[in-house]
Amino acid sequence: MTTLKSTLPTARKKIVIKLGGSTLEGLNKAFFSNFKNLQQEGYDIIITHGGGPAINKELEKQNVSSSILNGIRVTNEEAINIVQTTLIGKVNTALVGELNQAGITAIGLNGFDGQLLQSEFLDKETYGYVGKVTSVNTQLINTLCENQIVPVIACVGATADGQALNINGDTIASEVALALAAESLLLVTDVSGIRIDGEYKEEANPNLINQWIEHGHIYGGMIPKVQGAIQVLKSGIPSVQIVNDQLVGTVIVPSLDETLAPS
Ligand SMILES: Nc1ncnc2c1ncn2[C@@H]1O[C@H](COP(=O)(O)OP(=O)(O)O)[C@@H](O)[C@H]1O
Ligand SMILES: CC(=O)N[C@@H](CCC(=O)OP(=O)(O)O)C(=O)O
Repeated sequence: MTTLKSTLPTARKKIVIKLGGSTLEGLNKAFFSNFKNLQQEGYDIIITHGGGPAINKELEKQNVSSSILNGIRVTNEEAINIVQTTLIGKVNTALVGELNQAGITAIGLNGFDGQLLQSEFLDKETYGYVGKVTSVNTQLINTLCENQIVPVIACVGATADGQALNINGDTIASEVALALAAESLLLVTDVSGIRIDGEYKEEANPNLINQWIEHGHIYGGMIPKVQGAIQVLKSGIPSVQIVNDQLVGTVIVPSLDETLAPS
């Protein structure tokens, strides 16, 4: 007998996977087969990516200077044009091409497409053309996922009047995971998680992470990763990990006092 419950569509669980620019050149079919396995296990996959090294190369080629502050690139008017064309025109298309070749139906997107990542300036005086996400078009992502198409999202936001803004890839990944209420966020990078005093940590929590940032043990590009991870974890997304391309790394878990805190 068919019950009402069994005829209702059940939303598939979603995993947001961020591929750091530092990893992109080394990824291969064996790595992408992880995605196929997850899909076969019933998960929807949403990919977001960075492209820091490719941006650096292009800025250098064109003699445009930029600096990094708290892991965020201070982006002037010349730099935002280079960021936009590099991430969307080069990095995103190359990644989508590789995924399609690996047998994963993927489509490239950025903040402009279907108003996917509506954004505002983060702090124009300090960071220039850097954005913060104000809304994510989850309907667009869900529609693609329902049709077994993997969205591959470049970290470029768009303001209401059509200005492109540079947004750190880790921040975009966290915002997308939050908006979708994803099951899991995986930040894939070039190190096996958080390393403190020469030792990779299998587990970390927000209290420890804040101390490590304060003491300078976590710096640069690791800062937006852990900050995004903490935000995602606090909103109740059960699994957040910072891993290498073998998917080995650090699991971020709630701090003890948060686990004990009355809800
Ligand atoms: N405590 C830490 N543990 C591991 N890596 C760290 C730490 N603090 C800073 N990092 C740096 O963060 C880098 C990863 O960030 P980033 O270069 O932005 O990578 P991605 O391109 O994957 O986002 C590492 O290669 C390392 O140099
Ligand atoms: C604002 C900001 O910092 N934007 C980043 C976007 C690319 C990125 O995040 O690349 P990774 O994932 O390789 O670090 C940048 O300009 O480098």
